[in-house]
Amino acid sequence: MSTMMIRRLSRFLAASARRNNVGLVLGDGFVNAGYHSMEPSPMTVGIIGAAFRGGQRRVGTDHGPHAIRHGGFLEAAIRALGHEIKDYGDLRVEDLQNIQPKLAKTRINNVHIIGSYMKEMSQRVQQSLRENKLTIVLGGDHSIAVGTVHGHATTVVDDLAVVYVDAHADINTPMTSHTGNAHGMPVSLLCGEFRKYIDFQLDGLEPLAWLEPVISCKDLAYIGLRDVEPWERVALNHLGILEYNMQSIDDIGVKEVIRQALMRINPELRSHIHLSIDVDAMCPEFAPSTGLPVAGGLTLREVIQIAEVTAATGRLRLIEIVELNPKVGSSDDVHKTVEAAQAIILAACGHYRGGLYLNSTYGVDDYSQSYLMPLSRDLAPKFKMESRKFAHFLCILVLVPALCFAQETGEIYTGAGSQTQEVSVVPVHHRHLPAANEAGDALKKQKEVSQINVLSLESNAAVPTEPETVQTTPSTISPEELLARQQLHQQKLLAQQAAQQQQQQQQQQQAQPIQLKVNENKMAEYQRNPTKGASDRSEDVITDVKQDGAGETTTTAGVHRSVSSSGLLVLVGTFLVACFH
Ligand SMILES: NC(=[NH2+])NCCC[C@H](N)C(=O)O
Repeated sequence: MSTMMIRRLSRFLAASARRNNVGLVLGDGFVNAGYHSMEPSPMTVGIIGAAFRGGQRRVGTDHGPHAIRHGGFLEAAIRALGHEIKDYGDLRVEDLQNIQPKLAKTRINNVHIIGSYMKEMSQRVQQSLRENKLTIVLGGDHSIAVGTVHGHATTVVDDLAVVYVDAHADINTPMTSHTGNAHGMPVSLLCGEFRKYIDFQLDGLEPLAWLEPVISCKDLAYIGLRDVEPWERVALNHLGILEYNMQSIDDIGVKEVIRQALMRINPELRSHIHLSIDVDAMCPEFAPSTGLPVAGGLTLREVIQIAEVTAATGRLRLIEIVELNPKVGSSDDVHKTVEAAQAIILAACGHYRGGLYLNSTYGVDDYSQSYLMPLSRDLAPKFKMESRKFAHFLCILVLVPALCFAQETGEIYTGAGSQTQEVSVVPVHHRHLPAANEAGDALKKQKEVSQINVLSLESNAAVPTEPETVQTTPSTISPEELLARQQLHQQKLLAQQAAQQQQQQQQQQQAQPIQLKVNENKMAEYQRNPTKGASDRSEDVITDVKQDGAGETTTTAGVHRSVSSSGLLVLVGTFLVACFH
């Protein structure tokens, strides 16, 4: 096939995959291209929990379904792919109607339970397969395959193609198994070729007498084998069962493996596919929480690829994930294994590995909203929302304390000090009286000021008046009287300023006691506009101290806790921009 043709076919397949979920052409040439699609065709998905551990001895695989379902992530992610879910709940041993009494001697441990459980499981699988396009079975140990494959094979007319992804061959017969564990036997129990080796009427196997051989060894392909017992090896070779062990996977690569496997067991894609995935097929690094981990297995990505390619055939009807044991390993191990199981299941549901990480921080809801069109405009507002929320938070963080400080806006003005270190402290607002008192005290202490006058003021449009000889408590003079004093003081002040300058020049040479430095600029500014908040913030009681000439002196004392009006404007503006961005 020419490159041109392959390209065309690839484009056609990518398009058809989007419409029909079928993008893999088998048969002559067996081209696989465009098998991934960003938007899988919506379908109904049935979920069955196989809460079962009777196929082996360890406690825990019966908690597998709960662990995989936990938190509702899997369900939400499947819905996000556009599928509908029908959950058939978990099948537990306790739910079974008539468990037969335990057999004293049998070649399969717990066979009395396994017989009833697998029969019921087969029924549930049949129901789900009838009602849904895809069935997901959450194991459970691998013995549940007896029930699931039986149920699946019963519903199809053609042969069923079984892809068995496992480190183990699970092909022991009740006679050859050393453990007697059914999870090491499902293949022999299901395949017709083994019937001459297994008599279900003998050896305490009666509870499984209902089990028909539903598949043939030629319908089966193994992927991932690396822990095969000697007798199992003989059986595999003797029956010519298709197997891709770890060595062949390393030789030809997993994509080629799944391509070849499907081509061999389902060449025309007529058969339904049953994908049975034991988590121990993966390296323990990816799936540590399992009963019989074996080193050197598949990577999670390889198993995902197996699920993707199989799903892309459009023939995958059932995927089961087995042997996940949440009681094995640390909570990190369990988390890792569960995540791996979920990722494989989602791949089987048509999830496209196009860059969005499934366990994203957007949460399940946002994820389900944004998943389907990851590159569309739909996603953009999501990110905008996030940044807007952040901006709101920032604005509140800055504005609230800023406004608190702004409430304190005002000045304490000390004026009319003199050579005798007598100072008046005039608060511009009655709220600042306590601070004014404080300021006065500080002046007294630090600068050896003998007399502090603190005036009260109702209006803050004030310039200090003639000092009143009240020590630390505010006077109760009326506002009119205060205003008159202020005016008087203002006139006096201007005259004094001129005189002061002269005096200072004259007395520059003489050593003088400590004086308070006049903050001329501030004073002038204050006189011009006494209500104006200052843009700086200062809690100094006095601006400076200087050995200076004698004479009356005036100083400003700041208890400025203000944000400048322009600063406020910037903050409010930022806030509004963030809100309406
Ligand atoms: N699916 C499995 N984990 N199987 C383990 C089988 C182990 C062993 N071969 C047995 O027959 O007991």
